[in-house]
Order: sequence, then structure tokens, then C-alpha cells
Amino acid sequence: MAEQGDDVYATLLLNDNYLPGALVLAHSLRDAGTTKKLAVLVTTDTVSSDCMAELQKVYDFLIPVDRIVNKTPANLFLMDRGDLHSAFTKINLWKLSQFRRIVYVDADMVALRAPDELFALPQPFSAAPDIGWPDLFNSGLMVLNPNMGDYYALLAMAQRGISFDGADQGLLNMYYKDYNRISFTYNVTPSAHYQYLPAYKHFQSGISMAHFIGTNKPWTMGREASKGGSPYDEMAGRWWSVYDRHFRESVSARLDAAENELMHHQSLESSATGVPLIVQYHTMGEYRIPGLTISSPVLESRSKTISRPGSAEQANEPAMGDTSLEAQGSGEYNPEVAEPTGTGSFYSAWDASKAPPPSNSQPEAANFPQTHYDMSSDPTPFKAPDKYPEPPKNMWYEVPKAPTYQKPAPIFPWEINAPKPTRVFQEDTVVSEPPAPEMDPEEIPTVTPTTPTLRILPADPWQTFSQSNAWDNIPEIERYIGNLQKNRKGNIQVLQGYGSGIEQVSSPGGRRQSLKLTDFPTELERPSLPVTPAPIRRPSFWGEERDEEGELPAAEGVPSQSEWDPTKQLDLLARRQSDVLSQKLSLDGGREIPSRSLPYGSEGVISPTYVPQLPKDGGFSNLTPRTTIEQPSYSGPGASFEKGETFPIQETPLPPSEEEKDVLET
Ligand SMILES: O=c1ccn([C@@H]2O[C@H](COP(=O)(O)OP(=O)(O)O[C@H]3O[C@H](CO)[C@@H](O)[C@H](O)[C@H]3O)[C@@H](O)[C@H]2O)c(=O)[nH]1
Ligand SMILES: [Mn+2]
Repeated sequence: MAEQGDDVYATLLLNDNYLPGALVLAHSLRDAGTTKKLAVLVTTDTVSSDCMAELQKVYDFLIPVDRIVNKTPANLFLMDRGDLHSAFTKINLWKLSQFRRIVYVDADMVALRAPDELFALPQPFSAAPDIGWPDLFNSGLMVLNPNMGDYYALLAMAQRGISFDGADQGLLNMYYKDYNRISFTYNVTPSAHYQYLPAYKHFQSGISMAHFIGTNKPWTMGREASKGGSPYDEMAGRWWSVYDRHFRESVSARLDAAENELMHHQSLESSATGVPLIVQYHTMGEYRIPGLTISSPVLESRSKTISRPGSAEQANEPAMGDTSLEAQGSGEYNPEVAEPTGTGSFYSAWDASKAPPPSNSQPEAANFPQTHYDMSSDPTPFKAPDKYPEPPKNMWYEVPKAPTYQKPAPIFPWEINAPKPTRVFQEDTVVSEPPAPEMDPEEIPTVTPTTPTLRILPADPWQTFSQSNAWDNIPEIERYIGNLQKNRKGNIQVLQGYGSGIEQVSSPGGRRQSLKLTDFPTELERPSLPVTPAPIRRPSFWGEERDEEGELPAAEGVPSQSEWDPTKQLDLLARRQSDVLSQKLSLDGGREIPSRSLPYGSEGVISPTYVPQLPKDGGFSNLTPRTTIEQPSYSGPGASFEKGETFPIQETPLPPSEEEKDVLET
């Protein structure tokens, strides 16, 4: 019986599943030398009597408490912990006014040292920060003074389901908003957060308690699960070292026990070695079903028991027995000691990354944890509560009144001074601009690009380039090639319109002697256009009938075929067009007319849009704009006529002269 004003460490057990945790916790505190008493709160409807019997072996007080269930557990599923439906039961701690002070510790914690100093804290309520949300405290370790005032207040909240996580931590943090924060070393939860490892290394020696938060606990993962070097593995190793100190069988004991099992059909309540079966049953890898066959090379000869993954290594461990356990009892967990070294080891020695599973291994299903659920035997019908918790208020979304859209911040420099886009008309933007001086690419400043403007360049592009091919100036070559061509020419019928009459010119090889690539065919060489002014009579579709009516009268104003001189007419047309053009020019105030590129020889007109590719020195200065348009002619040799060249009207093909032949031979 508790004396008034006792100090206790207390934990909570809601079912048998956490039994290994509660036992290891109690042993760890005792092993660490606490001077305080230990209490465990149990919900008797779900904790078995076997379990309570085990608890009583280590705990000073076994306190039955009423289960407090969260009837609105939705928030629990936010953290995927539906199993914590009864976590509100923790509130019963405040009811235990027989104690002066309680240091509550979750059953999934292990003491590395006994934090007895917490009983001397001046504050009424203390806890350590939670790793998930450090403003909050983790309710796995709490220093509290039981009192009925707090109890009823907390109970009222619990009954209304007030808890942001649906469990005790959410509730208690809403109640104790100004808690006394104690060091994280009193409730160290393993983490893989980047800052964690260096801090862990630094503060490691000061850790009082480790806490295995989450669904997985050391006793549900098995001994093999935490053999790495991470903080979690190290802390889980500490848990297992306590477990082994108190619940691990020595191999010699197990061998004896196996023999006994065979000989005397040992009872199932505790293993032959004295380790309670219920503890083994709830500890992953520890449970051995008595009387079943085993294929362990070591035990085979002496007993027939089934081996589970976790216990197989023990079966194969050399018979060091208690010596090895004592080595671990020093407090530092040494994985080496727990490592099996026997030759016949078939589970722990099997490295799945290196070899297939041993052929003599057991099916893993033998290892599955089992939970038994009983149907409720409570005959009272369900009665709805008088009042349900008020639905939360202010749970609508307020549509913002003013649009909150903000232009995104500029990324590129030109976004800052972007010019306003406007419509641009060519008339407005045509400006004469000197070309930009050449610039070192590295000196080019950031420029704000604008709509490019059309430039009229005051340049006669032809003057800046040589207009002939180099070989054009060598008469020998020209003459030779000219003669070759002469001989290849066929007879071309052309119309030559000198004067008013039409001369028929047969002009084989009548081409002037020039090899320039830019040459166009002369007028003589071009075939005549089939200009037909008056229709030519053809046989009528209606035959004679139509003919009887006589010929249709010729259209008025259309000259007869014989009167039509196509060359004259073309010349006329050209003149008229050129008149129209010059008229337009004077109307436009002398502005130049954009023109198509003209054939060779009709220089003098410069396209305003033409930008010559100038030589690098930028020879602009000596170029002047030209605004005259030379009138084309269709009557003379015209555009293709070359200076100093006489136009041959008639020419007979000749073989090359002796002189020309000489050139050929050289
Ligand atoms: O099936 C169960 C579940 C819980 N418990 C007891 O309730 C405690 C809390 O559950 P636990 O699994 O340890 O929760 P944590 O993973 O530690 O989760 C966090 O969130 C819980 C709910 O808020 C708090 O109770 C814990 O202190 C806090 O660390 C356990 O330690 C046990 O004492 C049982 O006995 N049986
Ligand atoms: Mn916990």
C-alpha cells in the first residue's frame, strides 16, 4: 500500500502487447539504482492476469484504472495510430492523490540512468519537448503532482474529445500550455533528422531516458532489427541489453529445459528456464512453442523444440551462459556479445544480402505475433450521450475581399524596364541612323531591346564591290570560251525591232562575246512574244449555218494583225510605266520607291530596304543616295548592252582562228 506522499515512477499498460516494454522499463530504472518506487496503471478488462502477475514481480504498485476511450478518434488517424484510442486513460494519473509526485514514463521507454532529480523540481508540471513539434511537450515523460482539480478538468476535455491528435499528448498540451520545459535528454526519441546525429553524439552521455515512439517498438521488431550504428539502433540495443539481462535464457539452461520438456512435458506457463512465456510471447523472436521439432544442429541431438528467428542464435551460441550476460550487465550494450559465433547458426549468421536462406531454416510464419480479441460481454444497450461536443466554430473559408494576386517579381533584367508595347507604323519609325561602331563583345552593355526600325542606308552597294570576275579581264580566256560557245549555238528565231519594221534575224551564235555569269539573254536571243491583237478565225462549232450569217465584225479600236508591232507596243508600255513611276515619285516628295532588284546593268536605283554587307572598315562615307530611275529600253541592246561592244545582227559560226587555237594549246 502506498504511503501518503510517496514519490513514484508510474507507467501505463492498456494491454498485454506492451508487457515487455513495461517490464524492461521497470528493470532499467531499478538497474540504474533508483530510490523511488514503481507503479503501473492497468486497465483490468484488457490486461491478462498472467500479465499482471508478471508486472507485480517488478512493480511496487499495480493500480487498476478505468479506461478512458476517445469516442471521437478521427484525429488519431491523422497520425495513423488508431491503437491509441484509450490513451486518455493516462489522465487517471492525476487522480492518484496518494502520491506526492509522479514521474510518468511511457511503457516504450528505457532508462539509461535514473532521473530521480525530477522529483525535486519546484514546478508542478514539467515535460520535455516533442521532436515532431518542439513547442509541444512529449507526453511520454511527465513530472506531475496528482490533484483532483486537474483530473476533472482533464477528464472533461477528454470526454469532449478535445485533443488535436486524438490522444493524450494533444489533450495535455492544450491544457498545460505553459509547461516547464525540461531537457530533451529526459525523453530522447531517436530520429534521422540531419541535426540529430551531431547533437546526439555531443549529448549522448547525458541521456537519461530513450523513448521508442511510433508503431514499432524494440520488442515488436526483434533483436535483429537494430544491429546498425544509428542512434536508433544504439538505443534499441540498450533496450535489448536490459531485456537480455532479465529475460534471456542461457544456452545451458535452455538445453536443460529442452530435455526436461521432452522428459516431463513441462507446463506452458513459463519456459523451462524460468523466463515467463507471456514475456517471450510478446517479444519478437523470443517465443518458442514447446514440444515442436527443431532442426538446430546443436540442439538436435538433445531436444526437439522449435526455433524462432530470434532464438535460433541463442540455441547455437557457445555455452558461455551467464558469463556473457554479465558482460552485458555492465550497462554498455555490446552487440558483439549478442552476436552468435556458433558454427551451426542458421538465422543470425545468414546474411540475406550474400546468400540464399539456409535450407534447414524454419518458416517465418511461426514468428507472427498473435492477438486475441474477445467479443464484448457487456449486456447494457448503447445509450447515446445527452450532449455531444459542440462542433467547432469559425470553420469556414473566408473569401478574400480584395484580390490578392501580385505580379511575380521580375527574374530577367529586361523585365524591369520593359517598354510598353505600342503599335508601330513604318512612316513613324523610318530614321536614318549611322551604323553602330564596332564593339568589343565584353564591353557590350545590357541593352533594352526596342522594336527594330527600318533604316535607309545612303549607300550604293555596287560601288563597294568589284563587279567583275578576275578572268573577265583576260581577253584570251574570254575569246576562247566565246568561240567554243559559238560553235555550240543552234539557230534561234528572234524578232529584232529596230525602227518600225520587223526584221527576221537568224542568229546562230549571235550571242555577244561575254562570259559574265550575270549575263541575261539579249533581246535577240529571247523568243518573241506571241502577241495576238485580233482573233484568228477558226471553224465554227455550228458549221455552215453560222458562216451564212457572215463574219462577226472586228472589235472597235483593236488593230488588225498586220498593223500590230509588238516591239513598239512593249516599248510604249515600258515608257508609260516609267512615267507613272516618276509621277508617283514627285507626288511623294522625292521619296524613293522600294524596288525589286534590277537586272544587271540597270544600276542607279537603290532599294531603300537594301542593307549592303559592307567591308569591315565600314566604307559608308563615300556613298550617296541615288534617287533617279533610268528608263528601261526595249528597242536597243538595252540593259544587257556592254560598253564598246557592237551588237552583231548577223553572224556566221566560224572555226577558231589560228590565234585562238594557240591559246587553246597553251
Ligand atoms: O496498445 C497500447 C498502446 C499504448 N499503451 C500505453 O500508452 C503509451 C502511449 O503509447 P505509445 O505507443 O508509447 O505512443 P507513442 O508512440 O510514444 O506516441 C506519442 O503519442 C501518444 C499519444 O498522444 C502519447 O501517449 C505518447 O506519449 C507520445 O510519445 C504506451 O507507452 C503504453 O504505456 C499500451 O499500453 N498499449
Ligand atoms: Mn511512447
